[in-house]
Amino acid sequence: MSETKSSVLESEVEKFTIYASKWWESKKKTKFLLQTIEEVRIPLVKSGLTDAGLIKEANQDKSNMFEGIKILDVGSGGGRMAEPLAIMGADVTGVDPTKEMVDVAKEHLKTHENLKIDYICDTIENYSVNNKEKFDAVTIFDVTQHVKDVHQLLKASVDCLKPGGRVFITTWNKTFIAWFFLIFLFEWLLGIFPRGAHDFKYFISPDKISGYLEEFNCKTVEVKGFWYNLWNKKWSFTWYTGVFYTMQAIKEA
Ligand SMILES: C[S@@+](CC[C@H](N)C(=O)[O-])C[C@H]1O[C@@H](n2cnc3c(N)ncnc32)[C@H](O)[C@@H]1O
Repeated sequence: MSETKSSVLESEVEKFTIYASKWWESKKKTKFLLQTIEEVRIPLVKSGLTDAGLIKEANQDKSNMFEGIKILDVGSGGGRMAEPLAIMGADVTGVDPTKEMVDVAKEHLKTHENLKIDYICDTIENYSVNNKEKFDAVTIFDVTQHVKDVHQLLKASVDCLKPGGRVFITTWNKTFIAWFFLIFLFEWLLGIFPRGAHDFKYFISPDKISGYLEEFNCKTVEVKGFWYNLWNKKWSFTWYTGVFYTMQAIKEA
């Protein structure tokens, strides 16, 4: 197996090693952030896979509608996203270089029966070189703000995608308002994240990601913001992409 230059920031792996054991803890303070899985990420993937014609017609209203779809979850962490995707029927491969995170994900998987998830402890750059398997979709959820080279991470991720396949991304924009909410408010004032968990230097705009994806033959088809409504306590999509955003792109043939 060859070792490839990677986008991994050792300092981030050290942080995730410390956070790993608490990954599945449902704290009151962070519960609203976990709601993004149900209220933002799953609807995003569902709409993209439906547009791509990958969800079989007979399965459209079924709880296992992702059956037969192969998804690569890049930076799968403790499996918080890989599991719901697999519960919906997908055949998931999760790749993450933080060993403690992968151990937590594997342990948590034991709480389910028959979910099709394969967790691999590696960087996406190594994985893309050493594995020839191609996927229908690649999910990169809250990973780009934790790597030193998004260009490299995206290249490796897209290399694992079939032509016509979809890339789904969620991350945070590089704006003053994103810094204000995510670092000043969430880390320093409210303690929602541990202090120092994020570095503004690695935040990135949707235009930059879109430009990189274009280099790798992927056309961005959607960029949407999402926001938490304090009245109904739910996340919803919005036109405003200045803080949290999702992206969807198609790999052209
Ligand atoms: C904030 S966590 C996100 C975990 C998961 N996607 C979620 O949303 O729950 C970021 C993860 O990206 C992983 N990561 C960092 N660099 C990576 C790389 N080059 N390839 C794959 N994963 C990487 C880290 O180890 C960490 O577990």
